[in-house]
Amino acid sequence: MKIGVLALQGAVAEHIRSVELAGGVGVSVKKVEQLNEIDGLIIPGGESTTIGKLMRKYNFIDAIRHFSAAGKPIFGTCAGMIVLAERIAGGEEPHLGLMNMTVSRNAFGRQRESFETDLQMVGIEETVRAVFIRAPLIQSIGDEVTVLSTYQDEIVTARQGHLLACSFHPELTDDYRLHQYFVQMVEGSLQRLR
Ligand SMILES: NC(=O)CC[C@H](N)C(=O)O
Repeated sequence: MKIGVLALQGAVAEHIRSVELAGGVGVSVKKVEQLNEIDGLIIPGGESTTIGKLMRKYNFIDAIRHFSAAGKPIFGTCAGMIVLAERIAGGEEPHLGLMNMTVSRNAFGRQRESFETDLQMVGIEETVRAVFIRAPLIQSIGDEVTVLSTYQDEIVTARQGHLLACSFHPELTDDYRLHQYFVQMVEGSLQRLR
């Protein structure tokens, strides 16, 4: 099973490493044609405005929407979560607009630019180590979205069918269980699509 990591900006190598620890094969995706060769896609953290611009420039917007419409799983982390959202607080133009949620950028305050914590996660037995860096949060969700974890009552991980999003950087620790969760989503989708 091949999982692509969108390699326009952000921590690509770290995501590939986590995918491989979780039992998948990780590939760096730089061209839209590569979407045909992968079973799931990770959109990494970085800066969502920049990632959005590069996605437009290299024709990834429609290509990833098609990928999603085919039922193939997508995992957006941090800026990648913002890119997945249907709505961005403050009225900024959405990018992929695939997940029924409103996200708020840089939502944890300046004095807490980055921090680490342990999160309880639905579907994962023990707490998951999470690194937050200028992280967004999920302000509101539609009925089809399930909350998987919260931090101080704010939603920081959610799932909508084949779409997964988290506010933090799961690729920056040795804890690869959220990647494992995604690998299982991809396995499930392969069984359905077979
Ligand atoms: N670590 C990150 O991905 C930060 C996201 C960034 N603050 C944004 O708004 O796009």
